[in-house]
Amino acid sequence: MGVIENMTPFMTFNRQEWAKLRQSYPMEVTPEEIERLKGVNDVLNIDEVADIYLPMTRLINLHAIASQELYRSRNIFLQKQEKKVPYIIGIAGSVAVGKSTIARVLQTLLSRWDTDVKVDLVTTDGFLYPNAELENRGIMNKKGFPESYDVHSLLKFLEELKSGKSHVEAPVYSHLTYDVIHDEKQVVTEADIVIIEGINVLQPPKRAEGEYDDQVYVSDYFDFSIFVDAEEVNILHWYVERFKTLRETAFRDPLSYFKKYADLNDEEAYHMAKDIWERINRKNLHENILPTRHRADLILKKGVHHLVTEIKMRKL
Ligand SMILES: Nc1ncnc2c1ncn2[C@@H]1O[C@H](COP(=O)(O)OP(=O)(O)O)[C@@H](O)[C@H]1O
Ligand SMILES: CC(C)(COP(=O)(O)O)[C@@H](O)C(=O)NCCC(=O)O
Repeated sequence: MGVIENMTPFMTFNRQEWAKLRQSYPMEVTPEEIERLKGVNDVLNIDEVADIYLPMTRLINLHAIASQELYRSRNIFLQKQEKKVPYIIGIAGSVAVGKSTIARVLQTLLSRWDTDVKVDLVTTDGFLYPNAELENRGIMNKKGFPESYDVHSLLKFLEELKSGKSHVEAPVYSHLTYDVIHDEKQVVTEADIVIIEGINVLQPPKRAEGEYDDQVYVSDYFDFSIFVDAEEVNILHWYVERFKTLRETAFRDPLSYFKKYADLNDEEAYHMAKDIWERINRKNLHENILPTRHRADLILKKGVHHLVTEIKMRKL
């Protein structure tokens, strides 16, 4: 292989190499953290949290400290008054790859490195167009595709956060009603860290053919970004399993958009989930999500049982 073929902006760690980094700092998961993490996902493997996610949050914490220092020095140089501006972490990856679980684990663990750290979590689902608008545009079967998001509002939200505005509002999505909740907002105030989780967070802006790319990317506002990666066969399995669990829980709610699926048997549920996966989420994964993987600062690859098999980290 020639020099160019060998070039990569990433360092690669297998899980053993990564877990060893835990020895650099005394890192144990406390019983209180285990309790809080059980609230995130009661099947989470606590050894996995200790081996993989603790070192990862320490690394992000070091990065955040350095970036605050840089922010301070830059403000002194520019003779600007310092404002409280959050450190922003983006988490991307396929539908059902485990983004929201990882986001909530990071939210819990990032608070441990300093006292009084406020970590807020915002998902980009809230920035989807409401179903009525998707219907209007004829793209109800494209939910999650780039054109289904109000990217302008998402960029405005990030701009407000990074400008140090003390009260910033994000729209909220309900997985129960499968729609944006029109009269509910999530307020982000005085956060030290904001995690932005969603399939679209590393995507480039839409542009007309031949147009020069001088637009703002969502990721321009990120201080650190993570792509959660896995083989499609595993993601499909997790998607189907989540669908089956929801059939026994959320789909039974009369408000559920999917209540018609509550009485499907296992086989019918499998075929229904697989059909939605293939028509919508699989297509989106290949066309719009996987191509953004190499824009991340860190690529976390998971294998069976959600265990991390490899971590790629951008060389500085
Ligand atoms: N680390 C993990 N351990 C066990 N189960 C997990 C883990 N991460 C995700 N899951 C399960 O996989 C499914 C998809 O995860 P979720 O976080 O909802 O994905 P996403 O936010 O990417 O759509 C859910 O059923 C979730 O409970
Ligand atoms: C709203 C979503 C695009 C968001 O995905 P997430 O960020 O939760 O992984 C997705 O859950 C979705 O609804 N996809 C459309 C097809 C489906 O119902 O799975």
